[in-house]
Amino acid sequence: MPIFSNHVRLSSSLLQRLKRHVTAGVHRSFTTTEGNRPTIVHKRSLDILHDPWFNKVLIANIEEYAPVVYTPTVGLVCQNYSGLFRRPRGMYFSAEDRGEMMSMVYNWPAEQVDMIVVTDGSRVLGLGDLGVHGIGIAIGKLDLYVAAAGINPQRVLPVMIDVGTNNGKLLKDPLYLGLQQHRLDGDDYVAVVDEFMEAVFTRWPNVIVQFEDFQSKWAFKLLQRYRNTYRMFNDDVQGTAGVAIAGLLGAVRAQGRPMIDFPKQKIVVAGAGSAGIGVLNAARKTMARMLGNNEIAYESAKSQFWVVDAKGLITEGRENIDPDALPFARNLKEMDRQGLREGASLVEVVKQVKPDVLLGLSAVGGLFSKEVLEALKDSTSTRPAIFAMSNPTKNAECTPEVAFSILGDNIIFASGSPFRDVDLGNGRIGHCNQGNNMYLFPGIGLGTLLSGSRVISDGMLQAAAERLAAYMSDDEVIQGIIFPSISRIRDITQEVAAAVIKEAVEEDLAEGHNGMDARELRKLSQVN
Ligand SMILES: NC(=O)C1=CN([C@@H]2O[C@H](COP(=O)(O)OP(=O)(O)OC[C@H]3O[C@@H](n4cnc5c(N)ncnc54)[C@H](O)[C@@H]3O)[C@@H](O)[C@H]2O)C=CC1
Ligand SMILES: CC(=O)C(=O)O
Ligand SMILES: [Mg+2]
Repeated sequence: MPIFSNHVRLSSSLLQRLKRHVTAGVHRSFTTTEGNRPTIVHKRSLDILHDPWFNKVLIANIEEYAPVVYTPTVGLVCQNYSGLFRRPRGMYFSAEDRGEMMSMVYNWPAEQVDMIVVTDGSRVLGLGDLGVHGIGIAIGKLDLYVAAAGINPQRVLPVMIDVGTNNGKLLKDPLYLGLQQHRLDGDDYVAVVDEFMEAVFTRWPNVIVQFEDFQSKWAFKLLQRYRNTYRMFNDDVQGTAGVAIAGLLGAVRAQGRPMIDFPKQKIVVAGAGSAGIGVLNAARKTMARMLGNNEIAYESAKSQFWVVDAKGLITEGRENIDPDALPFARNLKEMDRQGLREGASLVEVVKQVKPDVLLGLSAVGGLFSKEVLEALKDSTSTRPAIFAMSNPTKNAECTPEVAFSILGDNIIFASGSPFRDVDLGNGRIGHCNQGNNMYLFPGIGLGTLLSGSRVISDGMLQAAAERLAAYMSDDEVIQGIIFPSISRIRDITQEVAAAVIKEAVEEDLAEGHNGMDARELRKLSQVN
């Protein structure tokens, strides 16, 4: 497991190798070419994923088109998918396909698949249960795998697991494409996902499966169920956590303090779902490591977090508390001393805690209201940070305009979906960073693929987050730029992938890939 430092040393030969891979990936977008003329593969379901012009345009204009293939536009597409549907893209495994998935998986026309992004559509961005319409998010994420990580577009597979929907509107919609029944739950649900996992790993033993936009209830359970057996990760839980850690460390540096001061930050988190809890767990572990990496450090790190969900501040007095949130429930007596109580509102919490960071993963647009931001003026930080991370745009907890107008220019601002920087007058700019898991998942996938690691360990995820955190220069961070521009996503992805490979090698997990065995990988990751 890496120990946090400002500069993670990566072998330059490993980076060179990755650069070649990422560029080769782009060329592979053109492997269906005859001479210089691209031809389209004649398998309808692969058409768009293969379309060489599509990928070339996306790569060359990533800043312009990422907001189209990804958040926010992908959200709008998913909301209207039945009306926009032209042809299937990806595979649909439904609850009615039980017993058939092993043979179905052989229907996919590509011989090899490297990356699968799978969703059950139960929580698409902050838009709730969109049933099979959620396939759009899997397609969008894989577009980014091709554009950012150079994954061969013929080797990606978007998947929808259709177990029904609890969205009342879709249940009545005559145009709805999925199963018009309430979602399966319990063992029946798990049996469907189990069968899918067994099928894809039987046909493609080296595939990596990214779980995306599963409701919290299942996100954690499925992650625990599969992560030690299969090459998989949950992007909302683990990718988001890494990006948030990088941002939180950037916010510490932006105060002119060393990252090692992170454990002193007071952090209020609004939202205790898959993303919020993922971030809390990772932030607590990061603090604990900085404080000595022992039980006492882990226990004491807990006191830096106040978690507010739909019912207000989470304390040990909460009835039927969600077990995933329990480790962050505040002690009632302690809260009483702070002037807080079970269920206290976000504004009350911000007033009493005076946090350094206010982080939103609530899916509630405008949650950081004028009143909440006014309360943040009393923050004890020299430069408070606001992370309005919910997607898509309309779900952002606040806009940068509102944040800068209320709190002035001495803040750090990041949002999940892209916003423009804010002109603060007199040549001053309020930087709006995009804090989105897109800065990590392509590198996690690429690093795992090339290392040949059989699982994706905590150490590999931590290495990815640390690399992203160290990516920004001191100058940039002091200006309030804590995440890179999306135009640098290919470079970041290479660096993140290199860090993931190095960690996999160090943990003895790397088994090599495509003719490069573990010994050669080890040599490559050590040579400078
Ligand atoms: N920027 C990024 O990279 C990422 C952003 N997200 C975004 O995070 C949001 C949440 O995702 P999940 O955790 O999976 O959803 P979720 O539905 O599992 O959790 C939402 C949480 O927000 C809480 N909440 C609802 N109303 C609230 C209120 N008024 N005040 C405080 N908390 C409230 C709920 O109680 C719940 O704990 C979504 O909008 C999603 O798009 C998720 C992953 C990555
Ligand atoms: C970015 C992302 O994964 C989400 O909003 O769910
Ligand atoms: Mg997601």
